Amino acid sequence: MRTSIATVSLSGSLTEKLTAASSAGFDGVEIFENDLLASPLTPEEIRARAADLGLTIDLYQPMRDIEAVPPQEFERNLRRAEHKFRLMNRLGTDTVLVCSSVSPLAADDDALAAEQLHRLAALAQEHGVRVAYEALAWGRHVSTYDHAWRIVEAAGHPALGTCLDSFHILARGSDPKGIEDIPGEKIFFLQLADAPLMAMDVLQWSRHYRCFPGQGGLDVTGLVRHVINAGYTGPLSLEVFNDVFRQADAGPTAVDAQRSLVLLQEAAGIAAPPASVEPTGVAFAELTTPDAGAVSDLLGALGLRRTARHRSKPVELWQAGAARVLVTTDPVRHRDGLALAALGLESPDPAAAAARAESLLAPVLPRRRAPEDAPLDAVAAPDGVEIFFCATDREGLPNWREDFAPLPEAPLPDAPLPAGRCGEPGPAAPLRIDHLALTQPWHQFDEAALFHRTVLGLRPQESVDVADPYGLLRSRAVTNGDGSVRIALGIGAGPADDAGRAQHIALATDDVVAAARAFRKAGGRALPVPPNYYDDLAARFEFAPGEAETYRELGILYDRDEHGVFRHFYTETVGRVFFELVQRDGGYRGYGAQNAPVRLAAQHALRPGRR
Ligand SMILES: O=C(O)c1ccc(O)c(O)c1
Ligand SMILES: [Mg+2]
Repeated sequence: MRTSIATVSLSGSLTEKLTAASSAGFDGVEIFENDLLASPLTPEEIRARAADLGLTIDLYQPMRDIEAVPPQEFERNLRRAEHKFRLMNRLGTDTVLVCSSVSPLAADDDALAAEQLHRLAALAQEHGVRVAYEALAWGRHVSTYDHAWRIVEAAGHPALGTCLDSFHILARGSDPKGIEDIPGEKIFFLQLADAPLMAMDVLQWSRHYRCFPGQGGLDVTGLVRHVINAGYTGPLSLEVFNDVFRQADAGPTAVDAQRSLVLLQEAAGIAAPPASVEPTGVAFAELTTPDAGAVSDLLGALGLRRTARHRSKPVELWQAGAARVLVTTDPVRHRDGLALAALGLESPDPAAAAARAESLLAPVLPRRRAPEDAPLDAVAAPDGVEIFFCATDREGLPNWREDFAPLPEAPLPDAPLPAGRCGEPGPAAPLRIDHLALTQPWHQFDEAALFHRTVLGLRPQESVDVADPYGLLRSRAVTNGDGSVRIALGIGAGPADDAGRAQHIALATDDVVAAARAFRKAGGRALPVPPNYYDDLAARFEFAPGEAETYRELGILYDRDEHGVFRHFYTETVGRVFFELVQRDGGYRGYGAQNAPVRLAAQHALRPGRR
C-alpha cells in the first residue's frame, strides 16, 4: 500500500521533513498546518518541492472546532474553511482533516453536527476537495470512531468521509472490529500511531508519547486488518506526536518510520519481505583500539588468549572456549580509545539474514575485505555498531575464521585449556559471550529496539529503569529463543554523560569466584563495590558461612530470581568498554538489574574529579 507520514512526526523545517520522507521511501505526506505557516516557501513552491521529491500531499490538517456550534459561529467557521480550501488547491491536496470539536461552544447534538458537516462538505466540493472527519479521543462530544461515522453517515454527503486514527481508537479501548461496518470508500484516510501502555491523561499521552507501529503496546496490526477488510485503499499514514522524535534527526527517524510500516504490512499479511532469520549465537565481538597494549592486559587477565591473527589486517582474535573477541588496532579511530565497533551474529543463513536486513532499510555496509577474505555481510545498527551475519566453522558457508592464521604458541581453538598454571586460563576461564550491553543514542532507543527485533530477528523483553547517581537509565534486553544471544539496549543519563556511551561485554564462566581470583592474580583491576552493598546483601539473603565474605573480598555482586542465582563482577572501564564475568545458575534469566545502581555509582566514583 502507499505510505505517508505527517510532517509533525519529523523534526526540522518543512523542507527538511519533505526531504527525509522522500529519502526514506514514503509516497506522500500529511502537511500539518504549523509546518506550512512557518515555512518561507509559498504553497506553490511546497507543492513543487514535494513533486520533485516524488511525494504527494495526501492530507492537509487539522481543521478544528467546526461542527455543532451556534449559527453565527458556524458561518465564521465556513469562512475560515473556504480560505483553507483555496490554500489546498494551491498545495495540490484534495483532503482536509477535521477533528471533532473540543470547543465549549459545541453542542451535544448529532443532528446539528451532521447538518453543519454536510454544509462544510458541500463547500469543499465546490473547491474540488473533500473532508475527513476524525474523532479525537478527547473530543467534547464525539470521541469514538463509531460516533464520528454515525454523524458522517447521517450527513450523507459524497465529499464527507471519516478519518480513522489508530491511536484515538485503541487508546480508548474501542473495539476496532466495527470498522468493518464502514464502507471502505467512506474511510477517506487512515492515520497510524502506536504508544507505550501508560496510565495517563489521553491527550497528554497522544501529544507526547505516540510512537511508530511496533514500538508500543497497541494492536495497530489488528486494527489495520479491519480497515483493509472494510475495503480501504488509501495510504497508510503515520501521525506520531513524540517529544523525542521532534528533537531527533529527521533522516533516521523517517527510515525508522518507514521500517515500521514494512513490518506492519508484513504482520497484516499485505507485504512479504524476506523472512526474519533468528541468530543462533554470538560469533564474536570486535573492539577497536588506538593501541592494543591496555586491552591485551585486560583480555589476558580475563582468561582469554590471543589465538590468531588476521591474514591481511591488524586484527587479532582473542579466545576462550566460544568467547571470541577481535581486537583491531586502528590509530585513526582514537577518539573513544577502546570501543566496541562490531558484533558477529551467528546466523543459520547469513545471506538470507542480510537480505532481510536490507529489505528493512538497514544501512548495508560496504564489505571491507581483501579478495581472499570470507564474504561477510554487515549492516549498521542505530548506535553505529556494525552487525555481521556470519558462520563459524559451518559446512558449506563462508567461514570468517579462515581469514585468521593461528598463532604458533596458541592452544588450539576450542581445545580444553590446561588448568591451574599461573597466568593460564583454568576451569574458570570464559566459556562464551553471555550478553552485551550497548548504550544507545538517547533519541534512538525505540528505533534500536525495533531494529534489533525486526532486522536482527531478536525478541524484546520488558523495559527496566535503573537509577544512576546522575540520572535514570532505561534498559531493554533483546534475546534469541535459547538465550545464546542477549543484548541489553540502554539509554544513558544524558547525551554528554559517560554512562550514556558505555558498552559492555559480559563473559560467561561456570566459576565466578575462581575467575575473580584469577583475574586479580593476573593483575586485573575489578570495579570496587562499596561495603554497604554487602551489608544489605546479608540482610536480603541467607548465605553459607564465609560465602558473603568471599563476595565482599572479590567485589562479586549477587542476585536471585525465581529460576536461579546470578553472580558477577565488573572490570575497570577502558575507553568506552568494560567487561563483566557472570555465572548463571539454575536458569536465572536477568542481568542483575538490582545491582546496576551500585555498579553505576561505583563507575562514576572512579572517574577523575569525583569523590
Ligand atoms: O492532538 C491533536 O490536536 C490532533 C490533531 C490532529 C490529529 O489527527 C490528531 O490525531 C490529533
Ligand atoms: Mg489523527
